[in-house]
Amino acid sequence: MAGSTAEPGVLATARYGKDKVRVFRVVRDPESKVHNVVEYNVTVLLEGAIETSYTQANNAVVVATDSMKNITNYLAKVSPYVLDPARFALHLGSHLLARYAHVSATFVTVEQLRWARINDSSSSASGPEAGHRHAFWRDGAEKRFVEVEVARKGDGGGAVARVAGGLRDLLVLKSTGSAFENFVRDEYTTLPEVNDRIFSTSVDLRYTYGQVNVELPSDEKLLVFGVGNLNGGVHPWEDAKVGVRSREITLDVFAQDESASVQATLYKMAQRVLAENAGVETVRYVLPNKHYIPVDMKYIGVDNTTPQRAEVFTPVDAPSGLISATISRR
Ligand SMILES: O=c1[nH]c(=O)c2[nH]c(=O)[nH]c2[nH]1
Repeated sequence: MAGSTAEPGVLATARYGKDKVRVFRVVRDPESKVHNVVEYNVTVLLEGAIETSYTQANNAVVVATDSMKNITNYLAKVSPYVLDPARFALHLGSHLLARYAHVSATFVTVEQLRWARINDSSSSASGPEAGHRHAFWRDGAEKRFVEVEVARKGDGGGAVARVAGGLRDLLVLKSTGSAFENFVRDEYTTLPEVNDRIFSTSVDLRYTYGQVNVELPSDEKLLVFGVGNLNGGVHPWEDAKVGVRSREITLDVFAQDESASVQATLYKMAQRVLAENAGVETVRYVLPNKHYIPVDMKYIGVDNTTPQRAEVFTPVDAPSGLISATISRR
């Protein structure tokens, strides 16, 4: 329902929900005594027939954001998919659609923090099996994320989901193998050309898949649902594999590339993510160029600025370059 025609504006879009729902879940295997844990920051947003909550103060159409937080915790308790962020996000998004008829689309982001197993010094196993059964350490500030958009189909049967995944805050640095030369030189240029420099960035990667059909949960506790009829995209169930592969590719290209610029290295990373992940449609990187400036020691007769002699650097928080691009499959 539109607002009063006496008002100068109309509600063009509306979406609301809960941000930063922090959830930790432990899954215990009673036989092996092995625990699996996940820690998620969840964002859950809704769209639908909610206009009057804005235009007429009608809260009868409002599922409280507090209830959305409760549903997130409830599904973290009962969902069989909780250990997999993509499945969990799809379950949460489709659960809300199934439960609330006036909701037309849900937007769920699950950001996963890194808990890795501590090695178990009392175990004779080696490799991944050597991990402690219930002790973990925070393996860096990097986060993996999954974004799921589930939209009800017009014909009343089921929904369609779009899935995107990625990682952020993956901090990397290389101490050579990076140059920056032949850029525009004019009256504003003070930056010297260098054939050797430090390259450091905090990787923000997001990739998208094709659309999938979703059967909405139908049993009384809304626990079981299906995803099928893939339209040629990566099955969201594969997200973990794509996540691992794209992280490995990012690190490998970063390390191996003789970088001419952040832009050129970014492009190579994205091409390889597309080449090695058949169902990925688009790849976006956002790469801040975290500058390390050689300290000028000429005042004391020491050369620390010609690239091969630069050994002491000042890490600079701000400003940083900010290089981004989206590469779509041809
Ligand atoms: O790789 C780079 N790209 C730039 O666009 C740029 N600009 C700059 O000052 N240094 C760099 N480095």
